[in-house]
Amino acid sequence: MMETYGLTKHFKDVRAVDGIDLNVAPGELVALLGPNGAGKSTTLRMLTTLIPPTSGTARVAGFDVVRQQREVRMRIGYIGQGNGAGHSQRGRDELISQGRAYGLGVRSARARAATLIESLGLGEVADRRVSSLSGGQRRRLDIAMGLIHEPGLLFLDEPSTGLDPQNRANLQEHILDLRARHETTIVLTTHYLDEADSMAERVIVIDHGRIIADDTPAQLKAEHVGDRIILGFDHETDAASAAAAVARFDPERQDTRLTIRTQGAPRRVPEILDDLRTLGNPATEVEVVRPTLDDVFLKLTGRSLREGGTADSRELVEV
Ligand SMILES: Nc1ncnc2c1ncn2[C@@H]1O[C@H](COP(=O)(O)OP(=O)(O)OP(=O)(O)O)[C@@H](O)[C@H]1O
Repeated sequence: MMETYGLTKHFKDVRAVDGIDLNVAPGELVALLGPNGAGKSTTLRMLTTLIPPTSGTARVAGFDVVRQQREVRMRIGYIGQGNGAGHSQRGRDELISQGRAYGLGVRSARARAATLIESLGLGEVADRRVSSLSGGQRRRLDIAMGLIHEPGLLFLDEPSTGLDPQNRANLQEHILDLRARHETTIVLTTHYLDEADSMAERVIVIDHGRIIADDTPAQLKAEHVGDRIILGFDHETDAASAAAAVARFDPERQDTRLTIRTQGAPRRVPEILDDLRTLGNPATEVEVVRPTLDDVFLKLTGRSLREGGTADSRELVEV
């Protein structure tokens, strides 16, 4: 569906995108995840023919983004960071005009608009002026605009930035639903870790214009970080003898706590607790800490991607 070789964009002395090799197969939902200024939008803008690369090549939907811009544009949808839809028009009319601009006849533009209004849950607001829509509704209208010509490939630049959590969840649901119904290939950028984690089966982590990781969220977490089991004891001496009992897991001890790094922690916990009980050193607390994509980013770059909020998904169990 799309391949790039050494895709690069320099703005004077800024290397915004620095040699990206990327291959996206039909039907994939790929999230480009990275901090502000990582080069995500610039990558998307090159792939959608809005700006030319400084060097390297990209073929999108089978066409070259520099030499065959028109062919690329007819086959993709692009929803940038700003709101594309005008304000004084009604949503439905905006959609129909957009369809006409892509060469659809009046009847097919109307029919296509009606289908998208339904699939994006815009039925109740489509005949209102765009200026009266909420942020989430407007964003969904933007997505409908990007899909009016039935592109096989949709690029979404930070689709949910600026939305409240409820609207964000709602938009994510609509995107997943569209994809399930139309098998659209989707490439989106985000700096929300949870969004990349829950929506995409493939996450590409970008930093300083380069790809630093590319895999499923689960594989990225397992490969780069792994789980931790934290065991709590009443006394330091208990923790010390427990450390000897579970030495095969190579635990780290800090005061009354032991930390075991392992894969598949929830499956290991019963065995470890049994061992400790049998040896007369039962733990009084156990915590399983599963990694997040932020932990992956931190491990790979030494910096955090997080913008407040908790990163760990923890399960605390009294035993
Ligand atoms: N038109 C431009 N002129 C000069 N520098 C630019 C231009 N566009 C982007 N940059 C720079 O290129 C780098 C990458 O920017 P880009 O917008 O691609 O990052 P991003 O990952 O999309 O960030 P964000 O999450 O904030 O949207 C940044 O340092 C940015 O300041």
